[in-house]
Amino acid sequence: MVVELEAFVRGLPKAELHLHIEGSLEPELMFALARRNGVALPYDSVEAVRAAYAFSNLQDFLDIYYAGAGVLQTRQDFHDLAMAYFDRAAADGVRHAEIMFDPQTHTDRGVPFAEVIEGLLSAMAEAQARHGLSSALIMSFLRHLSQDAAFATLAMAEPWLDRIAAVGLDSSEVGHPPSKFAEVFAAAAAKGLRRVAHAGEEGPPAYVHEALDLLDVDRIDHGNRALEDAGLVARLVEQGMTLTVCPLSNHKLCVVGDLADHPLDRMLALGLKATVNSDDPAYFGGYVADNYLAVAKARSLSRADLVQLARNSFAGSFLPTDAIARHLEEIDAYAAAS
Ligand SMILES: Nc1ncnc2[nH]cnc12
Ligand SMILES: [Zn+2]
Repeated sequence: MVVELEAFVRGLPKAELHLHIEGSLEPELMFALARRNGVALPYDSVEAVRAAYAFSNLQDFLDIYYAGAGVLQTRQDFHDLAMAYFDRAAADGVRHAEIMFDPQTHTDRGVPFAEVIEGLLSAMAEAQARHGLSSALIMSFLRHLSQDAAFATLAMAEPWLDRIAAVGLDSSEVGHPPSKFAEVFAAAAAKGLRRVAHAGEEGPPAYVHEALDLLDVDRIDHGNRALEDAGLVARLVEQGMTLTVCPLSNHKLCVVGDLADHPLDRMLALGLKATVNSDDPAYFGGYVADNYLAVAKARSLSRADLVQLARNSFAGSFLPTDAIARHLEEIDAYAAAS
C-alpha cells in the first residue's frame, strides 16, 4: 500500500524530545486563561497575537514568549496547557513526549513550584490514560539568570525529583555559555537526573563542546552550528549523541534563512543522530508532524529518512531499553505496511 506523504508522517510512530510546554500556549488558550485569571493582555484579539509572531532572532521570540506565559497561574492552567499539547501530539503519532518546563518563568512571578509541576503531572497521567502516550519531564534552567538561581530551583524541585527525568538549559544562548552552569549540572547528575542543553542554536560550536565536556549532556538541543566544526561533528557521531533539531523554529528564528537550506539531511548523511521536534509549536507555526512534513518537502527527504528520524527519536529518549525496542518494532511494522 502506498500511503500519501501527509498520512504517512502523521501515522509514523514518533517521540518528541524537544518541546517547551510554555511554547505550546496557543493564542486562543492565552485569551481564555487571561479571562479566567483577570490578566490584561497587550493584544485585543487572537489575530493581533498571531500578527506579533514575526521574529528576527531568538531574543525577539523570548520576549513575547515570557510575556505570554504570564497568564499561567494555577495548577488547572498548567494541566489545561499540557492536555492541549498532548491531544495534538497524539493526533500527530507521538507515542512518547519529553517535555521541558521553565519553573523560573513562573516562580519568579509568585506562582508556587507545586502549582506548576502538579498541573503538568496530572496532565501526563491523563495523557497516558486517554491516548496511551507516555511522557517525561525536563526541568530547564533559564541561562540568562545566575547559576545560584538554578541551584535554588533545583532545591525547590527536591520533593518531586523522582518525577523529573532530566534538567535542561534554555533561554538566551549567546553570552551565557554552558560553563556558567557546570556546578548545578554536576549537582543534578549526583541526584540521578539526566542532562540536556540547548547549544549551537545561535551560539558557536565551542558551546556544544562545553555542553559535552562540562555538563556531560545526554542530548544536545538544536546543535545546528556544530556543523561548522568538523572535529565536533566527528565527536558527536562517535558518541552517538542525539540532536533534537527543530526545523520550523530554525526558520522562524532565522537560524536558517530558508527551509530549503535546512541542514537536516546533511546531518543524517554525516551520521549524526538527528531528530525532528517542534520546540514552541504555538509560536512557530506547527506541531511535530508539521515539522516532519515541512522539512520533508523542503529537502525532498525519502521515506527511509523519515523512518530513520522516528527511530532516532525513540533511541535518543530516556525510555527504558525494552520500551525503546517495542517502539522500534512498531515503526518497522508501520513502514513495512505503508
Ligand atoms: N528555541 C529556544 N531556544 C532557547 N530557549 C528557548 N525557550 C523556548 N524556546 C527556546
Ligand atoms: Zn528549545
